[in-house]
Amino acid sequence: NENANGIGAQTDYKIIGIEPGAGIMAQAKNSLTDYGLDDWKIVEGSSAAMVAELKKAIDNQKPIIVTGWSPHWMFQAFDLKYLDDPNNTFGGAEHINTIVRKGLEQDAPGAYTIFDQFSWNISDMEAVMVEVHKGMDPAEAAEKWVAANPDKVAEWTNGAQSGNGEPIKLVYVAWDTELASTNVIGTVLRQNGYDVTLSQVEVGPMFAGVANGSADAMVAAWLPSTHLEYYNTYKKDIVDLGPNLQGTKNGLVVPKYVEIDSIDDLK
Ligand SMILES: C[SH](C)CC(=O)O
Repeated sequence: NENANGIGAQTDYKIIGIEPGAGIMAQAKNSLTDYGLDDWKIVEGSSAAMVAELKKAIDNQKPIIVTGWSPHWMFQAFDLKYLDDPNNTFGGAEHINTIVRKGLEQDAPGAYTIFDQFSWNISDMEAVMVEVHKGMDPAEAAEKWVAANPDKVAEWTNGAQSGNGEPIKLVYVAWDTELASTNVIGTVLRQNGYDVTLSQVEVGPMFAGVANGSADAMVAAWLPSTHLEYYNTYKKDIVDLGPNLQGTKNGLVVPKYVEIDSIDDLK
């Protein structure tokens, strides 16, 4: 069944996704069912591969549909739009929560306080993401942001006793958003006397690691819908410190030159 603008034939009925375990991939698969897109499929890959394909399509002004989320530097690098989601398959505005292991408050009270007070906004995160996109090492981009935002960092460290070299293991998934947030909070903890290591994992192991105590914390729980399944699986074994960022968004994203405006138009 040809759709209104031939977008199916032009994209070989493919939506370019990211890692299979990502919540946005489950949402994208649900959208095929919710909108009756029987001919379409979600291509699994990685965040980096998705963005590389997006850039290649845009360089050649070709149609492409990707799984996208905000904040993301790609909205500043390319002229993109979200497809309307009238069935609300991708949920509304979300938040990203900080999750720490049980026992951290006793073992590293200063670190616990900093995690609990960690909170920043979309423009803060985008500032770090854009530097990383332009080629700066994520740790360096984080140090630059921390140095440029002493007042905000002081809110996070307010009342936190300094560490004495206690190890803090942070886990994260290689999404551009979490590369920024994990390096920033890691820098602040390091500057406050903790021996911080960052470990890149997939989504499941990220939640599992904090739940079984092999990791101390992560700042990457997309809620209330994107990571709901993981959250429900592990919630009795983790400590949820609430949002560190508000107002994220997930959806299907196309370059503005693609003449469709809604997921409905893919039928
Ligand atoms: C890539 S972010 C929207 C988080 C996720 O989809 O799991």
